[in-house]
Amino acid sequence: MTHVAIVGGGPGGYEAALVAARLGAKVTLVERDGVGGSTVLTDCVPSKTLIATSDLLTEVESSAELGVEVPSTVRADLAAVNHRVMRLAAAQSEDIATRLDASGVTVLDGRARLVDATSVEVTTEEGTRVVDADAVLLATGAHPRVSPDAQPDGERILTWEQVYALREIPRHMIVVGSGVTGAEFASAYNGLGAEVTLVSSRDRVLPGEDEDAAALIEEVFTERGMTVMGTSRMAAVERSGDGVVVTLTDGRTVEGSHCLLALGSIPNTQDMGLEEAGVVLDDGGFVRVDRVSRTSVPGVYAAGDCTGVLMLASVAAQQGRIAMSHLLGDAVLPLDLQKISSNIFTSPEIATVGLSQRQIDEAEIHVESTMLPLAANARAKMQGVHHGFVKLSARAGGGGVVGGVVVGPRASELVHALSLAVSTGLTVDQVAEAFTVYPSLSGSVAEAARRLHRL
Ligand SMILES: Cc1cc2nc3c(=O)[nH]c(=O)nc-3n(C[C@H](O)[C@H](O)[C@H](O)COP(=O)(O)OP(=O)(O)OC[C@H]3O[C@@H](n4cnc5c(N)ncnc54)[C@H](O)[C@@H]3O)c2cc1C
Ligand SMILES: NC(=O)c1ccc[n+]([C@@H]2O[C@H](COP(=O)([O-])OP(=O)(O)OC[C@H]3O[C@@H](n4cnc5c(N)ncnc54)[C@H](O)[C@@H]3O)[C@@H](O)[C@H]2O)c1
Repeated sequence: MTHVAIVGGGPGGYEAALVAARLGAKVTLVERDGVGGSTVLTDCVPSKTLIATSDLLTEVESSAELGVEVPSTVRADLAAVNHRVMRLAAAQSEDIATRLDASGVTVLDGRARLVDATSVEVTTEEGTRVVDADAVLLATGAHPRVSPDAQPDGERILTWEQVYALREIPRHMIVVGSGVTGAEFASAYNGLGAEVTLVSSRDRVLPGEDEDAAALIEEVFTERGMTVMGTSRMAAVERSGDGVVVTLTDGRTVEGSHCLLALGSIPNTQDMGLEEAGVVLDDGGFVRVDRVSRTSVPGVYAAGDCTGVLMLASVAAQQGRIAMSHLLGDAVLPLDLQKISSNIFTSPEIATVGLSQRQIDEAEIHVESTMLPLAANARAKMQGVHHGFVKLSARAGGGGVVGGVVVGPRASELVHALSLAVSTGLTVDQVAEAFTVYPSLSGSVAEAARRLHRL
């Protein structure tokens, strides 16, 4: 029986463990903080739970337009919200532990180091021992980047892992970094009623994302009272009395009650014996992998954020599953980054699938695109939805759908139709012909497809 040792219990690790066990392998998974990993304990699950409350408040605030009288005292009790956040995260971790246990996976609570291609050294409370295996999967994730001049103290200067200790809505939250993490938290605290300043080092928020979506969300942020500071790079963050002062590289300062650092992530690949064992890392410290998750050392695989391929829980899980299928001789489809869907949980949400405009331009393929504002959609009008659009890209001449962007409420759900189209190669006509409910926001997906119909 093949024995696989997995380091890290996030989606990259635990999904791989479940697949490997199903395929008949003996599996030992080593996790230092709790199964579910950062995804469940500090990143994805907690942030989306917080955002669920923020979204509800945002909806309530705009309900006057729909004829609802709302008392002026509707507010979130952040202590209760964060208690729920942590309870849900712990429950999710326990669910995963139960599934691993039921699948026969051995979970060791400890820290692992790679010794060589077939063994890992595990340090637990009981001591240190070596686990011998036939293959190893590294799924160690990443941790928040901080700066020497902006040290988190867990009270006022915070990483995204520390915000759930807050008991009261911050008076003025300064979010530094306008990538996906920064934009999501800025949107969440704005919805929860905090004054929010978003410090963006680039000339626009969400620099890596669809330009039209980023422009729209910046407009919404500003409309909702957020201060968005473009081309503003943080140099230092300091405590000052009951608050914080953020100093920018051009000397300007911003004062607030709290500061959230959303400066990106650093892979957990240091002090793990990787380079000594011959595992090649790139300049950023990420493990180099191919499309079936192999590293430079035969028998050593890697999945998830430690590879830096695309930092998404869904991608981590897929890389982990692919690694185990490859190792254990099951059919393998290499990772296809051209079909991935993802969602930014701002209000409104931004969901994307398939090729981005930049990828289309770089690949020099002949693609036609159309963008349809949701404001013209009957259901959107009924629901008081003013911001959003559906963008569809397809091969020229009414060909296969290659990409899409949906901005709107629950875009994460709406985008699935486009994801099916991209992954199965549906043409615009096939998308247009599928019935949609009237009235529905998904009607705009079909309408966008109709606009790309060619005789
Ligand atoms: C705020 C935030 C929100 C996010 N929201 C989303 C979202 O909505 N959707 C989405 O798809 N993605 C989201 N992401 C990205 C997602 O969280 C990551 O892509 C995902 O966590 C990667 O999973 P992983 O298995 O690679 O690593 P992780 O989930 O980080 O798990 C790695 C585990 O390895 C353990 N570990 C590390 N080193 C060792 C060692 N030496 N020994 C033992 N154990 C070790 C760590 O303790 C950790 O538990 C979000 C990220 C952030 C920061
Ligand atoms: N909903 C989701 O799926 C979700 C949510 C959060 C994160 N993620 C994933 O995690 C990954 C990382 O995203 P992220 O936003 O944490 O990191 P990021 O690296 O994408 O963004 C960090 C931003 O901080 C800026 N920055 C760095 N130093 C700065 C400074 N001194 N002053 C001002 N700005 C500064 C950078 O220019 C960058 O724009 C992404 O791949 C993302 O997709 C996904």
